[in-house]
Amino acid sequence: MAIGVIGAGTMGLGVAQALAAAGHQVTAVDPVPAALNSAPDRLRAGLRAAVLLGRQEAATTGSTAERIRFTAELKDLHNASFLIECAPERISLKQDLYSALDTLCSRDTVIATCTSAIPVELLSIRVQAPERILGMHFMNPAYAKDAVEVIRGKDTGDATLARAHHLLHTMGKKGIVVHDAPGFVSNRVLMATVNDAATVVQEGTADATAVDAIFQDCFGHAMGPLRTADLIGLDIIVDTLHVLRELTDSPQFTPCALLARLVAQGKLGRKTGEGFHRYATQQA
Ligand SMILES: NC(=O)c1ccc[n+]([C@@H]2O[C@H](COP(=O)([O-])OP(=O)(O)OC[C@H]3O[C@@H](n4cnc5c(N)ncnc54)[C@H](O)[C@@H]3O)[C@@H](O)[C@H]2O)c1
Repeated sequence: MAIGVIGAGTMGLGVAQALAAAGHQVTAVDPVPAALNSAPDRLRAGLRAAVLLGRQEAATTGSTAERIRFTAELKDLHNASFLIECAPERISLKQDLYSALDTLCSRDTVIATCTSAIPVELLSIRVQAPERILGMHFMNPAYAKDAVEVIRGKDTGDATLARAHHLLHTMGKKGIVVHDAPGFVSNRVLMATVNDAATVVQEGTADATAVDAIFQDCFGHAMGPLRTADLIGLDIIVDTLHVLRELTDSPQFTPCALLARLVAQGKLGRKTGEGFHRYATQQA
């Protein structure tokens, strides 16, 4: 199957890697030169991580990398049968992209958005055949997660949903289907928690280490909310909170001052080596 991935950042690259590891040929598009130029190095780091995590045999990483072609040109996706969109979390940017894809691709092409919080319907209104649009909310790192939140928009067709499930099956992943809403299930709940956890640190009730320890050691979660936020990227957290604030009008989604300050200081989490916590090396 010819698969296109749009945006070769944290998510796009992880999704491309997971697809290629499953044997698919992938064309990954990124119009930003710095992102495009760094993509092969970041892919190699992701493949090393997949081997370390026991998700892939070292001997297969070369052939996985060879299945991914990087390009700056959206038009190179014209004959893809399935697209996974991992562009920045900005409503207007994604809507413009869907208008362009509608002109470029055939009406049979399934387009899945990896958005964190934007309802599928806000994107599918930009295309002529909205039954082929759905959400496939992979989590980071995409190659290491067993399940994907699948969002069925009000116009998403049964055939589209079946094609998405089939693709996930080829990748060894399970789809969990939910209905369309701002933030769906995952980020409606997680973003409010992260914002509250950051507010607790801001107010001096506990530091980030103690907050995460409460969730890990008392509740038994695999990772606390602030370490999770560092893994997602604090810039992505703030973008997602803005989307949720705009679409729900709920003040609980107004990013707290500490989150905004860390982003302004370039402390974006693991990808920059520091966020709520410090990391020994920058991780892909
Ligand atoms: N980071 C996470 O943990 C996570 C998890 C699930 C979903 N998401 C969602 O996935 C999407 C991508 O997030 P990310 O973390 O990979 O962000 P990112 O900033 O790492 O990557 C976005 C990429 O899109 C590229 N880009 C910029 N303008 C573009 C355009 N017009 N068309 C195509 N690409 C463009 C950028 O150069 C960048 O490489 C967002 O919608 C985000 O909310 C993120």
